[in-house]
Amino acid sequence: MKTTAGLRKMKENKEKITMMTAYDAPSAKLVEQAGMDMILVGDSLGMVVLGYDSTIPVTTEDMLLHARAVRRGARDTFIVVDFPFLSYQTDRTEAFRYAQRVMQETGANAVKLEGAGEVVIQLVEQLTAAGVPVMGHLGLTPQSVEVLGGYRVQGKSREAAEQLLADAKALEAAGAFALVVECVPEPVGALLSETCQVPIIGIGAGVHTDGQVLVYHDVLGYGDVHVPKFVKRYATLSPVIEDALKMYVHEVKEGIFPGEEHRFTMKEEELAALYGGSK
Ligand SMILES: Nc1nc(=O)c2c([nH]1)NC[C@@H]1CN(c3ccc(C(=O)N[C@@H](CCC(=O)O)C(=O)O)cc3)CN21
Ligand SMILES: CC(C)C(=O)C(=O)O
Ligand SMILES: [Mg+2]
Repeated sequence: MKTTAGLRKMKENKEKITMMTAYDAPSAKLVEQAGMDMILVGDSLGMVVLGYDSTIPVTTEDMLLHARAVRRGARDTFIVVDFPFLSYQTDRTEAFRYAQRVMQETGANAVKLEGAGEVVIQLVEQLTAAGVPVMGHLGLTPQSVEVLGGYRVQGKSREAAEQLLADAKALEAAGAFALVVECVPEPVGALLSETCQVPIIGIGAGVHTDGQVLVYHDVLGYGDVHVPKFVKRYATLSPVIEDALKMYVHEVKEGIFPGEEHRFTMKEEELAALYGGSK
């Protein structure tokens, strides 16, 4: 299993870091078997698995339930779990309680939170001091979609890029062991990766970041999700599943399934007795 120090070493050695989301045991197992360096139990869970339009409705209980399943599927992979919407900005005790539950009840290795406001920076410091590895998340922060006015590319102006750089440095100084940088121009992803000591894991941040993260369902073409420009589909599972399910419906309707090989038999004499009614 990777460690935060090991991930830092990978950056120093210019070895790319791979990360992907997973939300349940079988997908986590496949992600682990593929040799992924890290698994993210993302709050994108709400959109790709729970059927919400954004990540905002996702609760701490949702995250914990899925994080436990992911750990059961991937015993040997470094797992990061998102803090859900507004679970860390208002009450430090609540944030600590969630981090405690993630670490103790799910067996995950780290938590991730969005943004770099004063409260977040202070929380990163305090959690890290308490022994909880924290990953930051800058650029497009989906929990702020209502403030940002949509899922837009961030850091496009000099000022916005400088702000991202300042935020990244503040998170690093506060003790974050790595940062996700989402949906920024490639040169901004490159600048952040050059400037920071900690690994920058990009999603829609170009090829020069220290690693990449994508959403499992996007990579596999599974589900009814809008696929952003930065996603590469490595498979198209939805039509495969659709065909299989339609075939099942057809075969049941037509009496083709269950076939001979899927049926159980009983001894002739038992059957005869059953129909004959003799004891
Ligand atoms: N399935 C899925 N994949 C994701 O990557 C993802 C989620 N869900 N949910 C949480 C956030 C939301 N994300 C998103 C969603 C949409 C765009 C998007 O449509 N972006 C436009 C850019 C528009 C512009 O030019 O500013 C795009 O075309 O990529 C980006 C990130 C990333 N995360
Ligand atoms: C898109 C990634 C970085 C994320 O935060 C999530 O999946 O929730
Ligand atoms: Mg997230």
